[in-house]
Amino acid sequence: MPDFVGAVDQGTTSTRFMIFDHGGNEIARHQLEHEQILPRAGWVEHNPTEIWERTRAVIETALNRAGLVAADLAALGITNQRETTVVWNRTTGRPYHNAIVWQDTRTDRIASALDRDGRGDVIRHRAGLPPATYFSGGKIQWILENVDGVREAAEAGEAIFGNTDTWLLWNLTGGTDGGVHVTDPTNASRTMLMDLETLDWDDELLSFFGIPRRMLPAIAPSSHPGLYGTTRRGGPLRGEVPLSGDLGDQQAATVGQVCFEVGEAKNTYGTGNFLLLNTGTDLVRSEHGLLTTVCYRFGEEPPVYALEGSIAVTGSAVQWLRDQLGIISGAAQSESLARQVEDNGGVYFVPAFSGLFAPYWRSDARGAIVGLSRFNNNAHLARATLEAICYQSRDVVEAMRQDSGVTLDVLRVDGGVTANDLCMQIQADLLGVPVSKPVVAETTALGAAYAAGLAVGFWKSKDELKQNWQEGRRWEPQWSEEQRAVGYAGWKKAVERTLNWVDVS
Ligand SMILES: Nc1ncnc2c1ncn2[C@@H]1O[C@H](COP(=O)(O)OP(=O)(O)O)[C@@H](O)[C@H]1O
Ligand SMILES: O=P(O)(O)OC[C@H](O)CO
Repeated sequence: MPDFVGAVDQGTTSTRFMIFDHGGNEIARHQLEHEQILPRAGWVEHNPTEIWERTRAVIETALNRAGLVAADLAALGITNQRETTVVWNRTTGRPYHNAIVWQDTRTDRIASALDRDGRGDVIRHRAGLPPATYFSGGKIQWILENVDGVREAAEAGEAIFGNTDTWLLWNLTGGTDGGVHVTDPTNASRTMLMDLETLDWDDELLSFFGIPRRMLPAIAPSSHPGLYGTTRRGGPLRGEVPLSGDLGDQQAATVGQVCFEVGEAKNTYGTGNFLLLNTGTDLVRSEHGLLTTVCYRFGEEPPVYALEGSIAVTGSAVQWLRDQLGIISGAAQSESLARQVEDNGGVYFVPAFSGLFAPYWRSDARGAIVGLSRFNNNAHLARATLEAICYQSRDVVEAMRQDSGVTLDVLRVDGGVTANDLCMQIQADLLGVPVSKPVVAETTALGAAYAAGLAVGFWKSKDELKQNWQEGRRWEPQWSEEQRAVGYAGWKKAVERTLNWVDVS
């Protein structure tokens, strides 16, 4: 058995390739950003061809850096930004349109129409999702309706859909020369098209969006030795490696954080935030604005489900301070600027740039900075931005407690924003529970590697994976109950001010 496992993490802002050893330690990595294409207000696109080229490049560079070749890898896992929608031609390999990214709100009318005639409730029940611009179904419908020739090609089985996992798997396994068209249930559970109980595409849900079934990939278990094919000799690995794991990135992080027991949860702080609570083989339907989603399905074992609180804008609010306002020159500076003040000075920032996701699901919301007085400055805004990341997470934790009865005794965290020490301290303060970060904080790639490695026997069991998890850092709450209550009441008031801002009817 080779000594290493590789994982591609195709994220919203970048694509990385990482190589891990048996202890889950990082051996090598390379990462490249891709262009964020913003053609109009609310639209966010990526170029799928650029993403495939970046994927090739990061694999080649990381292998070269480590002095490794395909034969050194026991397996390869894929993990990806979820929901982001690619439609391409299976004969030419060319995309019909740029990928429509999960944050894109162009489908707001498609989404709001679903709730006017009862279809929304069917989607809620069967797919576990509230109708929203976030998910793939409406994005596929938009491409079918707005790009010439796609509908006919889709009906003829020529135009095919995938999230970026499927797009990369197809390319890695040969593309137009026999590429496999496949996804896993974690990704499929983000489309509004899959029945959570059967783990199959659902004809009634497909009819809501006018999507031909022939467009859709096969759904294989997230960890499986054979169903995802093998990399091609002519590809970036220059050899054959079993592709044996596929997980949406937030589910991969849950696996990387070894949240295998019911009631275990992790919160990932990246472009957005995604808190997932393992609910086991039980399907828990949320009554408080969370999603029900597939957490993972390993081999022929029954699927494990999760409740998820998805927040659209967290780390990207820090990017906004840098790129749009220019008040910081790098993300890390948000911390030193925020440290210049003791507190938020009365300022709350609700970054509802894509409407509000969990637990509100309000596409009519837009961002607001409230509570300003002449006393306030850039440092208060930086502090309010970090607090917004943490208050949004608190909203989700509250909803999770109401839905599941689970009260967290610790919150496991990962993702780019967790480099911000102040932000993590604020999170512990606002929640009143300790926040804990593992030594290997690249949990997304690690989770995909775990899924791939388990499938081929590189790791023998989930218990073996649990041995690899070690705490690297912990933040203890320091605020009093009263400070917490007053601060949170202010946040709730600020959220109210963002609602009913744009007309989506
Ligand atoms: N020190 C920091 N403080 C605050 N935010 C940070 C810091 N470092 C990175 N970020 C934010 O983290 C995000 C990137 O995290 P990452 O986990 O790589 O995201 P993704 O997987 O969504 O691409 C960016 O939005 C960036 O603004
Ligand atoms: O690529 P990330 O880390 O921003 O994650 C994006 C999520 O999968 C969107 O649902």
